[in-house]
Amino acid sequence: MCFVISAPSGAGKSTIANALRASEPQLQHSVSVTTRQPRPGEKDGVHYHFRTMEQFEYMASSGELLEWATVFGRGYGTPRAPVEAALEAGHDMVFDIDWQGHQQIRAALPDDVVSLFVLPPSLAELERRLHSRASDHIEEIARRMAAARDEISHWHEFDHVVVNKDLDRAIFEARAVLTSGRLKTRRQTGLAEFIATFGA
Ligand SMILES: Nc1ncnc2c1ncn2[C@@H]1O[C@H](COP(=O)(O)OP(=O)(O)OP(=O)(O)O)[C@@H](O)[C@H]1O
Ligand SMILES: Nc1nc2c(ncn2[C@@H]2O[C@H](COP(=O)(O)O)[C@@H](O)[C@H]2O)c(=O)[nH]1
Repeated sequence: MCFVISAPSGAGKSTIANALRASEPQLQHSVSVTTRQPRPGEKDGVHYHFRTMEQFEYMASSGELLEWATVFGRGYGTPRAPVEAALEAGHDMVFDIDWQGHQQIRAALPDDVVSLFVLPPSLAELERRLHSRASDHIEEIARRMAAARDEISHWHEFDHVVVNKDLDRAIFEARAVLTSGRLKTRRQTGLAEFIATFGA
């Protein structure tokens, strides 16, 4: 199953995705490719695969990316091979990507996606979080805030919506969505054999 979490930048999707991964290490995460510069402390291959625009465009045009999009003027995308390998091995994956990536993953893997859109409690709180994260310059924060309303306008494309006011509650709700996705009847492998033991 692909658990896709999207949100306007700063609403908390990475924090929520990381909390889910911390509580269950078998939940796999795909390291995205980006053309943006690393932030202090970010490592290539861990936080992102940092690539030039030429490298990114080659990956996109040669089909190496499952999805890709231009976000805040930079390229971001999900490498295809690790996702296909993880799904083939029966693992669930969590993606924290934008709404364009969600549309593309849903189109590519229509039976495998459960999606969640994370809203901030307000635009003022969104801006406060972007400043308090202290990872982007003022101009970059302004660019992200300018895009926030448009990003939020895609909320209805998602299976589930959570308002991230209290972080613990938002993580609890995101985990509930993940659990409910896993419990879908058609996703439970071996269920028919188990039912057969009842003679029903
Ligand atoms: N419920 C919350 N209350 C207060 N602060 C929060 C809450 N959730 C997340 N934060 C903080 O807000 C900041 C932005 O969170 P995060 O980086 O997870 O956002 P994001 O949606 O992944 O952003 P981006 O798309 O830019 O990666 C972080 O500093 C995080 O610790
Ligand atoms: N379509 C995709 N969007 C992605 C991916 N990885 C991240 N993102 C989006 O980029 C913004 C900014 O991320 P940041 O790390 O620079 O703060 C983030 O809000 C996501 O929406 C991806 O692989 N594909």
